[in-house]
This record gives sequence, structure tokens and C-alpha cells, in this order.
Amino acid sequence: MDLVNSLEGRLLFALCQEGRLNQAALNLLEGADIQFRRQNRLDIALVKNLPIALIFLPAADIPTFVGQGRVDLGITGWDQVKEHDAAVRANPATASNPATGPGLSGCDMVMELGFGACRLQVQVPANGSYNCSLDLVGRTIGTSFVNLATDYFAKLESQSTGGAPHNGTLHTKIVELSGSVEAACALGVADGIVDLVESGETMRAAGLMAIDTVVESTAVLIRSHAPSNPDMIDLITSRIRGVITAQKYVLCQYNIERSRLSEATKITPGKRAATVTSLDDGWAAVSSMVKKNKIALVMDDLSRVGAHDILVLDIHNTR
Ligand SMILES: Nc1ncnc2c1ncn2[C@@H]1O[C@H](COP(=O)(O)OP(=O)(O)OP(=O)(O)O)[C@@H](O)[C@H]1O
Ligand SMILES: O=P(O)(O)OC[C@H]1O[C@H](OP(=O)(O)OP(=O)(O)O)[C@H](O)[C@@H]1O
Repeated sequence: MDLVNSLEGRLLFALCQEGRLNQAALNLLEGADIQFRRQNRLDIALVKNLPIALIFLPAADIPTFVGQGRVDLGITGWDQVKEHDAAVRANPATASNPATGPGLSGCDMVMELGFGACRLQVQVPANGSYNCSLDLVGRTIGTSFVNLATDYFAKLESQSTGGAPHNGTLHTKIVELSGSVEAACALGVADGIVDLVESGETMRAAGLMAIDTVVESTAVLIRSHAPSNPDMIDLITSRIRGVITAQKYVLCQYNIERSRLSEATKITPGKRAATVTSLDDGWAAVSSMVKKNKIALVMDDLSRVGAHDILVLDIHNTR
């Protein structure tokens, strides 16, 4: 079968080909019942039960494909979207989708996905002489996020000249590195770096400390300005939203004497309202969605007001 020709009529959905966001994105798709089989080494997979094709791309390239309207939908890091925005601002000719107009990156954020949280931070040697980002103006910075770093230091440079507009010539030197950016300071390639921090372990192990945050990032669902099938985008979006909500909540069920029902439902008001079923002999059964990270406290409070048979169940999906 000619895979590329069989893309005709399908919504194109880009996912990170491997790396940190890949597995969590695949879990979301599974929860949303988007079924596919990816053949070994192929970067395209046809979805079996919907007119969708999945395209596996590097995280950094997804905003370009979506922004140019070549792909309708994508999952990547917000840091990558911001880097692409900054690249398009620096070179508007790269916004080649006529629908977006010049100067626009062409990606709309649909929703945050609740995984892949990290921060793009300015880092310097912990025992060195730089204490704030202004100290790095005119120095050398190593980074994979060249456009965001350039924007960041352009703003700093205009601040350091009393807010005069930046004249386009950056005094700070931005050196592009594709990985192991933390090594740059120790090896004398850079005075500071702009790199991602999640736990902070890599930064500390390299003897660095963060002095500012350029972007707070999380995995996001993005769509192009003019997608091929907006109805299909709405369907996928609502399925994914359902999976994310389900991941955040559990279902709490318990029995309570009717005389204490109002106290108990104040503790478990539900997303909209708790479901109450009358039982014989003056008792009621209550069922309610509760935020997963609050459930232990909620159970304590329910026990205190006399709830019995408290059960907590996982929710697989919700709309
Ligand atoms: N500790 C971390 N380090 C780097 N990226 C992280 C971290 N935690 C979350 N992320 C997110 O993951 C994204 C990188 O994803 P991924 O690992 O898939 O990219 P990649 O290394 O370019 O891999 P590939 O190109 O194979 O997709 C970052 O842009 C960021 O949004
Ligand atoms: O704060 P932490 O939890 O330690 O994570 C941050 C590190 O992870 C990423 O690197 P990655 O492992 O992807 O390798 P790379 O340096 O080659 O990009 C990032 O560039 C940092 O180095």
C-alpha cells in the first residue's frame, strides 16, 4: 500500500517520534480510543477507526508542520511552540501558510495536557561571579533555544540601555548547541546557558544554578489556523479533554444517614452536583467526582460526618 497516497481525506495529527513526551501522548490516544498500529521504522501510521493519520516527528519540528498547515493537529512542548513563534518573528518568511499571513506562527493552542512540565531557565555556574541575567549581557550563552534566548537577551540589552529599543545588533553571543548543553560552561564554550530544567538534577550535577525562567512549559495540543476537518478536530479535542479530566478525578461513593446528607455533600459537591439515591431506613447512597489529589482529605472529612462504606473508583473517561 502506498502510505503517502492513503493520507488523502485524513486529518493529520503529529506526535513526538520518541523522547519524553511520546509515551504520555500515546497513553492519551489510547484513552481517546484512537487505534493504530505503527509499523517498524515508519513515521506515518493510519488510524483504524477514524479518518486520521498520525505523523511521528521530532518535538521541535511539530510547531513548524502545524504552523504551516501541513499537519492539522499536534502534541509537543509549549517551549517548542514559543521557540517556533520566536523563530517566525525573527524570520517572517518561514510563516509560509497563506492562511496565517506573514509574521504569524500559525499554531493555536487548544489545551494543556497535564504532563511534560519543565522550565526553560537561564543557568550559570553556582560558584561563579554571575548573579543575575543582566550580568550575562555581552557574554556567551549556549542553548538549543536560539530564538528564545536571542529575544530574552535583546530585551535585557534594551533594559540595560535604559529601555531604548533594541537596534537589532545583539552584544550577547548566542551559541547553538544541540544537546548536553550543561557541559558548555564547564568546558569554556559559554558563560551561561539557557536550557530545560525538570527535577533540577542535571543542573545541580553540572554545578549550575538557575537565575531566571524564560518559559514555563507543559505538553500542549496545538492546531493549525485552517485545519482540513474542523469537526474531526472538535471530536478529538473533546475525547482528549475527557481523558484528561478522568485522570484528574476519582469517583467517590458512600452511604450516609439522610439527616447528615447536606453536611456530606458539602464535602463532595461533585463537578456539577453529587448523585444521591435514597436507600431504605433513612439512608442515602452518594456518588460524586472528587479531585484525585484531594481524595485522602475528603475521605477523612466524610468519615468525620458519619459516612459509611466509602469507596474510591478510578474513572477511565468522562465527557
Ligand atoms: N527534563 C526534560 N528535559 C527536556 N525536555 C523535557 C523535560 N521534561 C519535559 N520536557 C519536554 O519534552 C520536550 C522534548 O521532548 P522529546 O524528548 O520528545 O524531544 P526530543 O528529545 O527532541 O525527542 P524527539 O526529537 O525524538 O521527539 C521538551 O521540549 C519539553 O517540552
Ligand atoms: O532537570 P532534569 O530532570 O535533570 O532534566 C533536565 C535535563 O533533561 C534534558 O536533557 P536530556 O536528558 O533530554 O538530554 P540532552 O541534554 O542531551 O538534551 C534537559 O536538556 C536537561 O539536560
